[in-house]
Amino acid sequence: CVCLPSVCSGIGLALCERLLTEDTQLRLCLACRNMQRAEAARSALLTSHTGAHVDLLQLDVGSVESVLDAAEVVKSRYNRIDFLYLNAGIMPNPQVDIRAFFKGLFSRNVINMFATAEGLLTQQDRLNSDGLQEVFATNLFGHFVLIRELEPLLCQTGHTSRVVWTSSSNARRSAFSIDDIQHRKGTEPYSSSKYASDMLSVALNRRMNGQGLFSSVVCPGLVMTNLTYGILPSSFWTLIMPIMWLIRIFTNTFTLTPYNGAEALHWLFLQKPESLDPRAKYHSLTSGLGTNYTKPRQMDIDGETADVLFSKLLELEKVVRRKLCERNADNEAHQRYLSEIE
Ligand SMILES: NC(=O)C1=CN([C@@H]2O[C@H](COP(=O)(O)OP(=O)(O)OC[C@H]3O[C@@H](n4cnc5c(N)ncnc54)[C@H](OP(=O)(O)O)[C@@H]3O)[C@@H](O)[C@H]2O)C=CC1
Ligand SMILES: CC(C)=CCC[C@@H](C)[C@H]1CC[C@H]2C3=C(CC[C@]12C)[C@@]1(C)CCC(=O)[C@@H](C)[C@@H]1CC3
Repeated sequence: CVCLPSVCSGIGLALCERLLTEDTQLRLCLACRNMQRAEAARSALLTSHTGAHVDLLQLDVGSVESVLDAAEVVKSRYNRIDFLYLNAGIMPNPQVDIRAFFKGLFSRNVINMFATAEGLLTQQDRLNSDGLQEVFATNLFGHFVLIRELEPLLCQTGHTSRVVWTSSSNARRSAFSIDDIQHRKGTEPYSSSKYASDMLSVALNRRMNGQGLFSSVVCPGLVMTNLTYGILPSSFWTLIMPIMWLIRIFTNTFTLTPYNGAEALHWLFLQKPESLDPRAKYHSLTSGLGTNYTKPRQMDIDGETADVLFSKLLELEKVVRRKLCERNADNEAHQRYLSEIE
């Protein structure tokens, strides 16, 4: 049984702990961009679960070349993948609209504001080495290419396999445009990329359920991790932490700890895929008394647009692969030239 949580900190690491507690026979593969951090995560897991089977894999999901290399390694190591957790995500250069926050605080929308950060957050994106918007490339496109590459291991006759996306309640239809899937023009790339991952999950279910592949979407709630510590200075978070625990009495979406945030990811691991709703987002929730539970909510998604997104991603994949081949051919020619003139 092979499982691939995409990361080695925060919610991803908490999930690994929980999965190993659930099933000691599990074969886990941690796919991380930084191998030093991956080693540290592996050691931590082995300390609490002696004898567990934990492999490491170098993967920068924001680089198509790295995704293709990592997929080759996976195909050479394993015959089958049962679970693929697509958890890696970034929110670079976040800006909180303080005025909107105080306005929201005294409005009827206050609970929704704390649950979704609607109207509060913008980010500044940039281009990556593949010429793609970095947030789109990391939060969506790299995962898409990975699924495509691992299709032979995910779709095997007589077996079902699962893809689980760590999305967000910050995903909003109005932040996404099918004519600008990378969100080149807007200021909410995070929200757009998460909405796109929700759509892609729906499209995957429409296309792949017949081949035994089932996709689900999760929101972990508001969790204190490197991602959230990047939004405001850590001294501010320390200062408002008592208020955060107080807010938890009024909203069950403040899960706060990575363990609580991993609730729905863990819950999905225990469910039969056929029993799941392909159009639901599964939310990790924590009650005021600290009880964790999972609740599905219908996503605001139109199936036809999801199919269009899938086709657009296929097109983009072709373009990026072609560019990569050209770049590699140029590099080889340059190397040949250098060895000839030596
Ligand atoms: N925290 C929260 O409140 C919420 C988080 N989420 C989502 O949960 C997921 C996990 O985030 P969280 O645990 O909070 O934050 P963390 O920053 O702790 O975890 C994000 C992980 O993603 C990894 N990562 C980022 N970019 C890449 C990349 N290019 N290649 C490989 N790995 C990468 C990071 O690796 P590295 O260690 O190398 O930095 C890190 O381990 C994200 O998708 C996030 O959007 C959703 C809703 C709320
Ligand atoms: C709690 C107090 C007094 C102030 C903090 C205000 C905001 C910084 C905070 C309110 C709602 C939060 C939130 C997120 C980030 C921090 C807030 C904007 C997320 C966007 C983090 C990442 C996600 O994916 C969402 C699910 C979070 C939604 C709520």
